[in-house]
Amino acid sequence: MTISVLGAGAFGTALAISLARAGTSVTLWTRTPEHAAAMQSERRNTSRLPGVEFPKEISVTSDLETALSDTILLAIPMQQLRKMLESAPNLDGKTLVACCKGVELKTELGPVAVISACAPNATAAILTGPSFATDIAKGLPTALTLAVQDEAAGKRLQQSLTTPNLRIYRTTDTIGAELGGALKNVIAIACGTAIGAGLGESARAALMTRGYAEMQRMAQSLGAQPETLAGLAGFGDLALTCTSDQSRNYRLGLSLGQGDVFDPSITVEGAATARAVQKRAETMNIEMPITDAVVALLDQNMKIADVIEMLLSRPPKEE
Ligand SMILES: NC(=O)C1=CN([C@@H]2O[C@H](COP(=O)(O)OP(=O)(O)OC[C@H]3O[C@@H](n4cnc5c(N)ncnc54)[C@H](OP(=O)(O)O)[C@@H]3O)[C@@H](O)[C@H]2O)C=CC1
Ligand SMILES: O=C(CO)COP(=O)(O)O
Repeated sequence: MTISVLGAGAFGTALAISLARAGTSVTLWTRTPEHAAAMQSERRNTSRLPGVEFPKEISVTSDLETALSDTILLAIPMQQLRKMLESAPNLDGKTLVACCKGVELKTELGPVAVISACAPNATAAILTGPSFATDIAKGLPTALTLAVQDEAAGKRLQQSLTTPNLRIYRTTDTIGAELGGALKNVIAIACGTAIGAGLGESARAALMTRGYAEMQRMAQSLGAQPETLAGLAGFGDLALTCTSDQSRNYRLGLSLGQGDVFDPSITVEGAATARAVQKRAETMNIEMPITDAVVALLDQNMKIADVIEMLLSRPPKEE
């Protein structure tokens, strides 16, 4: 069996390496011929995931048509997903697995919904949960959630994607899985900001907990199962991303808290997602004060002191 990975960023490359080490033949697609040629000759991805050698089972290409097998992992940033799918040849009958985390700014849709809109005759899935690309590439133990509405398709895919180091749990709740991964990034920006601004570990714990309440509120209003949010896709990834400076979302928050400039070329899914989620929450009349605070800080509409005041002076309520 061959699996295609579209997007040779850190995550796509790490997944390709993990699958290839387990003996699966993998075609790794990148958009530029120069990058494909460099990876093919160096047998590593020096620009995005340096230091890890490709197993022989990986072949690299920049030709999208020849890159497509029946099972395709989409490992490109959320805001680029639609453009990528629209540029792809016929995707009918393929299984398309979103490996990105976010909500599309212009439509307020998650990755599974975007895949279904762009490729209605494909099977749409999402692979998400707590996992740093470098950990997967090193072969460290990792557990992820795979969500596919069709249970039989989910079982087949679970088997194909499981490796000795990558344990995959299955669900049919695609809405919960995609929202867990998207929303935790917003809370990670808030937690990074708190730590960067010197507000302390207690403030971070409060933001994680109340952030989780926000995640549950939005996800359940959109039809997600609370258990999915309590699993790897939600709580698990929240715990990882809000506590590790390996996370780019958390590091953006640290910069905001310290008043530093953050490199805009770094992929930080939570920034656009915070704005999309805020719009969605307003339409649905859902309270998301931490998300509002993150957007206000990103847009430089509020200072940190004002954000703290805004969060602490909300009317007292039951937990
Ligand atoms: N890194 C991690 O630890 C993890 C990442 N993820 C998720 O994976 C997704 C990708 O992140 P990650 O791999 O880290 O990002 P990177 O910044 O490492 O790489 C992004 C990749 O996307 C490609 N890309 C960007 N725009 C397009 C486009 N329009 N068409 C085709 N390819 C495009 C880039 O190509 P080019 O090099 O040519 O610019 C690059 O290969 C994100 O949603 C992230 O949340 C999930 C779990 C862990
Ligand atoms: O999603 C991730 C870990 O599960 C990666 O986090 P960042 O995108 O913040 O680096």
